[in-house]
Amino acid sequence: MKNPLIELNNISFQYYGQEHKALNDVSLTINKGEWVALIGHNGSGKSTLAKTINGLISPESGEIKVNGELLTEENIWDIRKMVGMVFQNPDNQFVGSTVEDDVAFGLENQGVPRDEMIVRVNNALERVRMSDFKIKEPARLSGGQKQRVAIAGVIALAPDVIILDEATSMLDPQGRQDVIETIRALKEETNLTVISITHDIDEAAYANRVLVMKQGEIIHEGTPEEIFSHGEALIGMGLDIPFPEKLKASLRKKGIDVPNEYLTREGLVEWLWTYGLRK
Ligand SMILES: Nc1ncnc2c1ncn2[C@@H]1O[C@H](COP(=O)(O)OP(=O)(O)OP(=O)(O)O)[C@@H](O)[C@H]1O
Repeated sequence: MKNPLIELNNISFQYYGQEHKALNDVSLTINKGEWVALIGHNGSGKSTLAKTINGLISPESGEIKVNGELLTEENIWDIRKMVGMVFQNPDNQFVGSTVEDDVAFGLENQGVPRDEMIVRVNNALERVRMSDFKIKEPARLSGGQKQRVAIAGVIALAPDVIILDEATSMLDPQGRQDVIETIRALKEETNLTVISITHDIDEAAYANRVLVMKQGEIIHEGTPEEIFSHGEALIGMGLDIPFPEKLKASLRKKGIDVPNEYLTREGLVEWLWTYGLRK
């Protein structure tokens, strides 16, 4: 059943001194528990869209509702509590001298009592599998570990939605995989709503729905399979071509009759396994 968590109605926004609108009449509904990937070239408006959702940017026209509440100047701080954001550079997100201090920071700001704070910090660190690093200095962690701590800091505040703004783009493949896996597990356990802004096809593949932005507008929308089946056109959408699609193109060139629909890595392996049997 549909249960809207975020509703954007006809949002437009133009940065001061810019020729074009960063957002041009964007309307969008995201349901509770949904994972939405936002893709598109640099400058297409993805970050601006994310910033309107948590009130960092106030649109010139249109309305934003989070959990049924219209975002206004009066309730902006309450809305911000519902929307957690994790940014690209893990090094710019640390304020505490130890991992646990860092995760506690937002809770301290909200005046959460000490006993409850300890429980919430411990739970959050456990969820991202960083409990063993509680008293470590954040600077000594790997990029992926740092982002998992940043995620712990966000989920300790119990938001309804987490926005990952290219949160895996500076990480090595293992770090990326760890962060994505952490989010996937969190979503399964807590029915978190996830918005991930990404150029990474593997990250986008986890989404229930992929939105493609171009020049401040949402120009395509579909399941990952539907969007990824665009093949070469994906590059124009700001994504790399997925490995299975590249392999399919090479097989096709060799005269092998590969399926047209999008196949995940596992799907393609399965298809290749059984190819010989079908011949
Ligand atoms: N602070 C700013 N001041 C002026 N113009 C801005 C500012 N931030 C973004 N823009 C412009 O607004 C448009 C949308 O930018 P936005 O950062 O939302 O895109 P994006 O899709 O998130 O790109 P990226 O992947 O590079 O972050 C671009 O034309 C950009 O140059």
